[in-house]
Amino acid sequence: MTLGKEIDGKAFAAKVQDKVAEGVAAFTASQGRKPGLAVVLVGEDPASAVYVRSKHKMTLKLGMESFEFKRPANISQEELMELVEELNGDPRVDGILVQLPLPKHLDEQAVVELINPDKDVDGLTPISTGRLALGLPGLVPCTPLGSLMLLQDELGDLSGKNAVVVGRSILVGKPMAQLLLNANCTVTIAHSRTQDLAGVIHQADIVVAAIGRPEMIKGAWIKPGATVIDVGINRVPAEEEGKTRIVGDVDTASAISHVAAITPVPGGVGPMTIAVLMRNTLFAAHLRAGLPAPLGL
Ligand SMILES: Nc1nc(=O)c2c([nH]1)NC[C@@H]1CN(c3ccc(C(=O)N[C@@H](CCC(=O)O)C(=O)O)cc3)C=[N+]21
Ligand SMILES: [Mg+2]
Repeated sequence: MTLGKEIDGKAFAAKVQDKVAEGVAAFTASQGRKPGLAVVLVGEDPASAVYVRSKHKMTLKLGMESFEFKRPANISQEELMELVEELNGDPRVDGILVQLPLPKHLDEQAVVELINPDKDVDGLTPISTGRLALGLPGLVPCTPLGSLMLLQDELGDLSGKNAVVVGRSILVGKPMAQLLLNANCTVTIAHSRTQDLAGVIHQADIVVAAIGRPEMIKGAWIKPGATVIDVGINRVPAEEEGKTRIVGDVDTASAISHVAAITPVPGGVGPMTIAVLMRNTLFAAHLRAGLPAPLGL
């Protein structure tokens, strides 16, 4: 029995970060100001607070400005919309990220649609999703773009490969499918209503798992030699009483002997998400300054 390799997302993310830091230094030297990222966090979800903290630290580490806006869970729609409009007009802010999900009483779509598309580092506005669907350049959601970068690093040209994306969320599944299609894959989007999910997955040279169900995809479903990107971040109880650990959407223990390569959780796609957010902020800064996109990113 041969074992597939684990893709080191942390190491690849570190390379991306180094290139972003170089680009940030060049931008700052030529423009006399640093690129800036604004992150809006509504409510007290501890996992969200951890992600926002690591984004903040990475932004500063790469030489950019970080602006954090923490607001109570009971903020009104009007107050949140006012904050986004303020950030749209703030010349120090190149990128705006509103951490999702928002509390239930808020209209997420209305907030996202208000973000200036030139500052849309999450790639979620209708302009960004439209550009992606048209195959035009633009800001692309961080997790799918990071996943694509890992796949291209691992496999080179993706042309003609069968790719199955499991999950159809706005943040991951749909944009991931668009990116793979733009890279000339034959793309299937599977989801909770898909019949014979195991059979569909078994056709795939590339599997992207983004369903949010702990260890649901089993090794026997995977075509031998496939490359698997596990986007899942699921918190489950750990052996030790009262502690939790995170697992992906793929049952790695059974998958590892079927795959050519697979991203681990943690240490796979997660670090790439943050690295691409940094990249997107640098891109947005160039866009707003009327500069061409930085090379090599
Ligand atoms: N508007 C918006 N954009 C997002 O991109 C967004 C969001 N909302 N809401 C929440 C999800 C989740 N997300 C992660 C980012 C980094 C890690 C990450 O760094 N994970 C590490 C550590 C995980 C851990 O130990 O908890 C890893 O996988 O190795 C995970 C998840 C961004 N999201
Ligand atoms: Mg789904």
